[in-house]
Amino acid sequence: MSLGRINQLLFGKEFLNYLNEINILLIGVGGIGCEVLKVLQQFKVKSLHILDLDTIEVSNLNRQFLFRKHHRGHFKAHVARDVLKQEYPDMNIISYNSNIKDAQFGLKFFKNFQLVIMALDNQETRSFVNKQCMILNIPLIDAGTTGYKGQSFILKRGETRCYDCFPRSENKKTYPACTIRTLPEKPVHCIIWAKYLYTVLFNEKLEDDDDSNLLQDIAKYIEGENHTDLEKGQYLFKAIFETDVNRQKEGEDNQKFQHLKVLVREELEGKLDKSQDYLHRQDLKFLQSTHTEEVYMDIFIKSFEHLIKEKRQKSCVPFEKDDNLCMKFITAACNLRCIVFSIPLQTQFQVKEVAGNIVPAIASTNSIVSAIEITETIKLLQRQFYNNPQKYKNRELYIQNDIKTKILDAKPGNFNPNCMSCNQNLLPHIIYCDFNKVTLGEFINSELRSKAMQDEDDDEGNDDNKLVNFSISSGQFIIYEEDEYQEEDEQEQNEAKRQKLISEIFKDFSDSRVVVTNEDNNSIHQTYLFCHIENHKIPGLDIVRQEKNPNNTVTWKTVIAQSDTVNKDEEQKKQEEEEQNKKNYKEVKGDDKNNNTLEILDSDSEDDLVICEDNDNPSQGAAEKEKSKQSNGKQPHSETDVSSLNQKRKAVQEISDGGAMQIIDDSDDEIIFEDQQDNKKLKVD
Ligand SMILES: Nc1ncnc2c1ncn2[C@@H]1O[C@H](COP(=O)(O)OP(=O)(O)OP(=O)(O)O)[C@@H](O)[C@H]1O
Ligand SMILES: [Zn+2]
Repeated sequence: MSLGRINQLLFGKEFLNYLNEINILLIGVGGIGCEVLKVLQQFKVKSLHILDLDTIEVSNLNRQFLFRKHHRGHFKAHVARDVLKQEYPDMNIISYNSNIKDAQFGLKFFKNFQLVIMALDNQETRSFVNKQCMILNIPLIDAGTTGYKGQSFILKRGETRCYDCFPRSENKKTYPACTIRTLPEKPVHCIIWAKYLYTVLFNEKLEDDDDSNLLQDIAKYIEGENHTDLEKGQYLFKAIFETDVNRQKEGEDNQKFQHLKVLVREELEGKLDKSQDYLHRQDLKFLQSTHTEEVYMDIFIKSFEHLIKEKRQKSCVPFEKDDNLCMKFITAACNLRCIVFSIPLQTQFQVKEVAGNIVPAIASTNSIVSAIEITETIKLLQRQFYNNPQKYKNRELYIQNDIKTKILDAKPGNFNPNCMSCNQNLLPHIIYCDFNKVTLGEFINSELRSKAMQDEDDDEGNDDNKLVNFSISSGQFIIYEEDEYQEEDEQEQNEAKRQKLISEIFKDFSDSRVVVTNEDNNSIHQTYLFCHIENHKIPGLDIVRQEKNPNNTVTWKTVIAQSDTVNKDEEQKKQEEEEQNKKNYKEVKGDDKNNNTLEILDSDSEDDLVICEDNDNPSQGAAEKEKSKQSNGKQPHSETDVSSLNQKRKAVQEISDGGAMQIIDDSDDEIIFEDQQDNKKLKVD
């Protein structure tokens, strides 16, 4: 019996037809991703997009079975696509060799999918994907393993807690600073010390480390210009393993340090086999054995020479567990310290495991977790198709892959009420703009200031909403702060920050979500999510306000296309902006291609402000359009109106296109977008 027939018997023809209409995104084509792909290829989905930033390494081959030895060094996503395409030429599979956090994959990209599957290996990326899916209400499935443990969850806004709701366990082991710096007892203490030394030497400015005289002396020497890199490496070796050890042996507390071994470079040089290139040896025999002190001294000095050169070129050389030079330096530094303190030596493999926080991937745990993830995927799709939440309940599944594999099937845990990613009240306003054209100042002026002005006009004298003293932050970093009593130099600094492009601001922050806090009452004023659109047709900001309907689901009500900043002199622009703020338009009904009606009426409510922008004619500003609408009175059927209304409709539809949202109510006094997942039908007069 063919696989197609088996699937038909198992799932029914209608369900398989439903799959033909959906687009799925799989992020991560590693251990779990390969397994998930193996099953997904059986279902003829409309399109399957796969994405991974990495290339194939030999160590992947034991469990990432789509890859073979000759694929080494090639991009995972492209190889997976090619391998599957060879077997199933009809498959519509699109691959990306990219980081999902790249600007090109903002909400606009995510909107195309009805389901997102994560097969990743790090929390940061999971959290990023989670945020996108929560905003767009796209069902998300996650799976992951750590050694013999694993888990898989369905994450769906409003139904389960989201990835960011999960408490993060701080599993990191800590060691007393004096053990690491002064008197190590175990190899792990020396590995941590070596990693620390690497960081201060190649990753930071040395003089910033003010708690160590030794490092300050070293800094002065190696950042000076009178010595060659080789001499600097030799100086570093002497300072750490000779001078400082002697200092400890001769110090006040010298009893504890009598057993320490002093390493003298000149003596070790005499024992060294100079014909050998230890630094570049990468064979298993070398990596899996320990070596003599002269070999480690040689590697220490030579790797230092290379790394310090690289630092000069790149200004920093971050720790990278897969980089040979980095691991050679850390292994040598660790073992030289082990020799000084009579601690057993470590192979480069052992050092890499500890320094890189590596938990070995277990192929069988991967397979079990992938099988669960795919079962959950099918369950979720069936639930969407049959609309039966009772039959297909959401679970959190935890796996312990011991001699007897245990699966713990738990009810989804509670939402975190303060979760910024899925709490409906904290959902961000979305700002579409070209990061290379819009400045922070433009955002502050057009969004925050105009909002603050409205709040000041608040007749009820409600001071709480006024936004005079505020801060803008991304994660734990404060991007911008403003208060009415700022000193002149602070104001100047702020002015400089306001001139910065959004692209410059987010260069330093991985997350383009910002939180604006009202510092007067220490409450969150609003969260915003910046989405980069290259060559965005509308110059300036394009803001989508999210609002809730009575069912507490998000409706996408208002699109504001703002700030036609090009080709206009400032004065005129200001006037137009003022005019724009005075006018409120409300969309009620009108004509579109399908003879549905759309018209514009005045409205009292500030919230319902809707300004149409002609996407095809960026030089015509919003205010000009308002004027043209005014001159036409409230008659909606002039050519200009219909075209601009259609433009707006197009813009709005663009936001809802292909994603989880669609227009459901066009007949009332506002356009409402509702989630497909909530099963509301498209309803147009
Ligand atoms: N931000 C990201 N964008 C795209 N792909 C990512 C991102 N972060 C991680 N990945 C991919 O997720 C996959 C996770 O797979 P897996 O856990 O098997 O890791 P691996 O790197 O293949 O294995 P190992 O770490 O054991 O060598 C990797 O292929 C990795 O490249
Ligand atoms: Zn959450």
